[in-house]
Amino acid sequence: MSTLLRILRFTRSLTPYYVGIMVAAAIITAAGIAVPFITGAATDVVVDAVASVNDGSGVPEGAIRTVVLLALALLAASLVETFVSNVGGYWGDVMSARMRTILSTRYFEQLLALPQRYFDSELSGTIVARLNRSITEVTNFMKSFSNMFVTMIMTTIAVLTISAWHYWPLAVLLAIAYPLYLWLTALTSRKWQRIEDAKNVHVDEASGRFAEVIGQMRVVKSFAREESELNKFDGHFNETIGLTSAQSRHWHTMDGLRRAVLNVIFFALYIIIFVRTVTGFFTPGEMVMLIQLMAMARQPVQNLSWVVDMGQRAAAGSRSYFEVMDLDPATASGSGSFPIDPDHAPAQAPTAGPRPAVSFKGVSFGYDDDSKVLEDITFHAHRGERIAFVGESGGGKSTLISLLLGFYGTHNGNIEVAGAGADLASLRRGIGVVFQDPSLFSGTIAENIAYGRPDATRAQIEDVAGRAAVAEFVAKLPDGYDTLIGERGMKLSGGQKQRIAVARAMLKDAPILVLDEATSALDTKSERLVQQGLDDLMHDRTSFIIAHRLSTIAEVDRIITLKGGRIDEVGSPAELATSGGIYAELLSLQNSASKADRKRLKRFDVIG
Ligand SMILES: Nc1ncnc2c1ncn2[C@@H]1O[C@H](COP(=O)(O)OP(=O)(O)OP(=O)(O)O)[C@@H](O)[C@H]1O
Repeated sequence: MSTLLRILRFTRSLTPYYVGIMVAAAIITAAGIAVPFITGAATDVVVDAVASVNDGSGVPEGAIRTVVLLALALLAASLVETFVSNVGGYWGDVMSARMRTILSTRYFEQLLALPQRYFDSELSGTIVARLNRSITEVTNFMKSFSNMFVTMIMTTIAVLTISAWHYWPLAVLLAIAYPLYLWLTALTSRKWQRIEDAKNVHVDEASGRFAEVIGQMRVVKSFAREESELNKFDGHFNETIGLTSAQSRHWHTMDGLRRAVLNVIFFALYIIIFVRTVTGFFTPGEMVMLIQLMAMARQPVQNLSWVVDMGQRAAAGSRSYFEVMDLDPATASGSGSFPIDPDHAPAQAPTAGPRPAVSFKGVSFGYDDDSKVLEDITFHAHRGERIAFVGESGGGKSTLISLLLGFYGTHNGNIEVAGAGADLASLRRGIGVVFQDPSLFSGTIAENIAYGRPDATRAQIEDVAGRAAVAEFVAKLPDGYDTLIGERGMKLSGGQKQRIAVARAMLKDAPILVLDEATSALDTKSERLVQQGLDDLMHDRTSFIIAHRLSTIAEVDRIITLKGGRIDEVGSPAELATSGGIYAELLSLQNSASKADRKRLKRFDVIG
């Protein structure tokens, strides 16, 4: 319940809608309560008239006029109910659409603020499924709740007051029925909720896997894993059948019990009304009115279980919603420090000579607390310098780049990036990256190239496309730069995607450039073309390069080799070529035809 109240606080801007819907519900209740009074009054007039006609005195004067007026009153009550319930329904629809917008947007905003570490351990499909489920259940509940709740409360109060006025034992019995029913419903709730949570885990896991499989259909098909993926998916949903059956059995057993109790209470109420009418205490009209009131009293009690059912789902939904919303982006990223701008940092000892563009100072890092991927990394990159990292596959080269981009906090030491600004967003604005995986978006080629600079002109886009050898293949496409490339660029070859990723980094025009296997998917001819563009781009920019081609590495100013998570050597290609270290070894292996040597080269993701 408290999480639902949080939803109300969270969507405070919708208060006019809540109030409007409640006022509408109050009017609908009043119109509903008027009906038993009108029919009760009409019954008395009719009973008197029938008695008068039967004893030969004829139709009493004004009786017909009165019953016609009462019938018109019934019409008026129904028209008011029809009109106001539609207005309320309209407000409810708009309110729930607005609520969905607020909740979804805030959720997305929160996800965008969460650190990489959060996404490392969550399946994207699970995140989407959780968002959909929780928001649908919360909005559905809020819509029905605002419509139902006021009606229920008002009807209950009205029925209690009216029955107490006519005969207090009726009110006492009703006053027992409500809390008893609520208590029995609450008894059901805890177990129901536990099972619902367990079901959601299965649905979320199945949806997570589902999204992954759809996104990587080629892999699934090529490994002929359709059946096992289907079985896994089916397995999760089958689990929910068993859980639903237990949940539903529990719910319906308890519901049967609740209703049986309610039936006994209403039996007592009807007995009282009938006997009191027969003994002349109530007129027939009062009896009709009271029976209708009792029927009206019964509905809120029964609706209570429906409200509780929906409320439980919504409570579960809002809990998983707030589980994500309550994550503090700063603490969710784990302990550790992120790159800082020395100009924004607290006073430091002056450095001799020009300030480096990027400094790693004693940096250690591991993805979890007990294993280190990088240890005591210290180096300084000067403005305009090209630095290549060389090391075994899995040796931590990409991790180093992730630390530079502030995706993870370092465990020890710190990273300084001159001109990085005061926050991570401005740090990242200053770094152009081409990742190992080009990671494009659905949309057009032009939109993808301009992803980092949406205001770029077509001429600017075409300029970088020319330099990154994108123009070459775009010329052959009927829609040119407006060609839609499918989800994650599915309709393009690996090399074409990579060239677009290079163009995207070029257009960003950032002072620091990171190339993480930027040309690994290109054939030699395309690589040569793109490399020319990259050489231009690296001119005057501090560049970090992870390359698989030794000829590319040979062009850099300095090479840093990594071994066992530590820096092994630092030097120019010429220096390291003769130092006897990793780079020298790779150079000597590149021309070897032996299988063992090729294998060793492969461990470094290097080709000659
Ligand atoms: N998000 C992650 N969560 C946990 N461990 C990770 C994560 N990313 C990488 N690792 C681990 O960290 C280590 C270093 O990986 P990294 O990607 O930095 O290596 P690399 O030198 O770039 O390798 P390659 O040349 O194959 O790309 C590996 O052991 C890898 O399994």
